[in-house]
Amino acid sequence: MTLFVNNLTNIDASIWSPQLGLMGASWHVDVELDGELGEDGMLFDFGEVKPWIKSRLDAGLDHTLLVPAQATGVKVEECLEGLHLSAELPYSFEVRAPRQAFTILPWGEINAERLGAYLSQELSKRPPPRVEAIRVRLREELPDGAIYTYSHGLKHHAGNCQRIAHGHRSHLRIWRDGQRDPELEAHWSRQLDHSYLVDEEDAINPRESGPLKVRYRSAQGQFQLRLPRERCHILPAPTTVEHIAAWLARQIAQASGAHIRVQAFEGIDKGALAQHRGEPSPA
Ligand SMILES: Nc1nc2c(c(=O)[nH]1)N=C([C@H](O)[C@H](O)COP(=O)(O)OP(=O)(O)OP(=O)(O)O)CN2
Repeated sequence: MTLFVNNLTNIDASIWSPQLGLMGASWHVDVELDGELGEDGMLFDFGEVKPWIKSRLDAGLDHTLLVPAQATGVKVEECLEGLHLSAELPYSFEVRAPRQAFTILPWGEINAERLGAYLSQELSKRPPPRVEAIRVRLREELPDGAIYTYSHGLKHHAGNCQRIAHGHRSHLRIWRDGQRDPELEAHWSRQLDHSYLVDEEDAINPRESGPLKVRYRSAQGQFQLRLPRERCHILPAPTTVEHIAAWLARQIAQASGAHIRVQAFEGIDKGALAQHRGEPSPA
């Protein structure tokens, strides 16, 4: 018998891509379980499947930086903080962070299909009673307008969002003077795509030229990251989705002189709304 649960949970992570650099990612998680029915007529109670799978994903690759250890130019070493990742292609990049902030994979590149197979194998190693095999599929949310990916870390977050390079794939909706504006959405999604968002308080050298260095200490340990400045947007506050929405609404309103409302998503199906009224340009 096979049991399925679609959209069981979501995974949010960042990927190091030898082609595109640091990318945020969000996936729906669908699962199938094979096995024998028990006396209760069930393979595995739906009420138990969800927490069983979710707790393992949360303790695994969710909110980590996924690293293809066999990609050209990628080096992973132990360091005082935990692990030191450095990469040279497509740009020079470095992260030092506690080991739990990374998922190191013995591959040349990472994609959703491979990750699904990897998770299926990991979860099937110690399955619950009567379950013989578990299959996991990671699925991107279908686009409904403009989408961008970003990475960040929230040092004040009590959970895994404190990790310096986890990310999201998110919709962005913008209203200009009460009307949806797909051109503004496309423009700002392009500006933000594959970016790193940083709280200016965590940037070591915000006003210098050259790569941006970011450092903070949080409950899980010491985090440090370096990447090209042109890949970064520096916000005057922690990069929560509330602050991202407010920062975007203010910038777009100031540039356009219009009343701007922004709906910023953090991954799938959740986010924040903010609005700002721009000053009309003098006649
Ligand atoms: N009000 C806010 N809460 C949280 C924010 C935020 O910006 N505003 N941000 C985060 C983290 O960045 C995190 O990446 C969000 O992850 P999420 O998948 O929501 O994690 P959860 O454990 O909360 O949810 P799941 O049920 O595991 O999907 C956290 N909170």
